[in-house]
Amino acid sequence: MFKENQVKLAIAPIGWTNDDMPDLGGDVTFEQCISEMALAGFTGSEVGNKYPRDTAVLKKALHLRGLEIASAWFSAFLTSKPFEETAEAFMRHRDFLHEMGAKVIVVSEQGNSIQGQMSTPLFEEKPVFTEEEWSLFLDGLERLGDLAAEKGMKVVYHHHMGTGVQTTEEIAKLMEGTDPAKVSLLYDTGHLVFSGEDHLEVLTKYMDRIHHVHLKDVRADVAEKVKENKMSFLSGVKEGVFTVPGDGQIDFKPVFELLSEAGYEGWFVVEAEQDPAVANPFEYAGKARQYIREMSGL
Ligand SMILES: O=C1C[C@@H](O)[C@H](O)[C@@H](O)C1=O
Ligand SMILES: [Co+2]
Repeated sequence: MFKENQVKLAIAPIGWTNDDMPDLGGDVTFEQCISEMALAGFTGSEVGNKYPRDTAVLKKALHLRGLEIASAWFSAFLTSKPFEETAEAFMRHRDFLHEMGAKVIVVSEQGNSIQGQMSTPLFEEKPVFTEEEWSLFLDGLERLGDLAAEKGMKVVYHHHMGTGVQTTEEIAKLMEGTDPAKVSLLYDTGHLVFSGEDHLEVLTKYMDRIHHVHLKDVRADVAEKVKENKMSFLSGVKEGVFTVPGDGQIDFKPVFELLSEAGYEGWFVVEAEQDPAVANPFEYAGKARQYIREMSGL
């Protein structure tokens, strides 16, 4: 299905230690995490809060295990803080990733986001940007795209539950309101399905703009429980709403087929945050690796 060297496979450290809830996997070391990623058959990783920030130290630890850095999350506050504050932090993050050899920078707008709040109901209280916020957001994002381009990198925007860019309509507004040369899209299967969107429609429509992929599966019964009981994003994660590809409701075969037919090049990052005390991250990394092999030949 995929040609040789078309796609590289990474896994995010969030299954081992969750940066959104550091008590999940707080006891797991950086070395255990990256060793298990490599043992499970992955060649890349995103960056977690236990990763050394000294690029020489990080490169050595990764190189020993045959791993590269695919990207790392950046929280922007374009709708709630002066642009310069976001730009300054963004440039530090960009330079770190550039030094690590990454080509894309994952950006998410966190102004008014409820994703980090433990008891705010996810579906009822998700933020909706005002027109003024949309304008600050779209303009600021393009300016971050210009800063990324200075280093030959791309901004890949992460649509996300509990933020102002979650639904199909919001993704459309983002895509229509930004220059494709400056702003690309990160495609995260788990967030789209959890939100109730048609993930294949979004994939088909914005294929040309998708330059990074997060592979996340959803447990349908837990997603239903989150909605019914007006739970927060973080309680949903603790409850097990997300899991690795092949362990939930999503059929990844058409996802892989569409990406392969379109000639997608870049990283696939397995990202399945759940409680590591319940779902052993090494075991689940292995399950994901096997499922991806079976479904895509990768
Ligand atoms: O890419 C991601 C990074 C996490 O911090 C986030 O909450 C998770 O759900 C995600 O998709
Ligand atoms: Co993601």
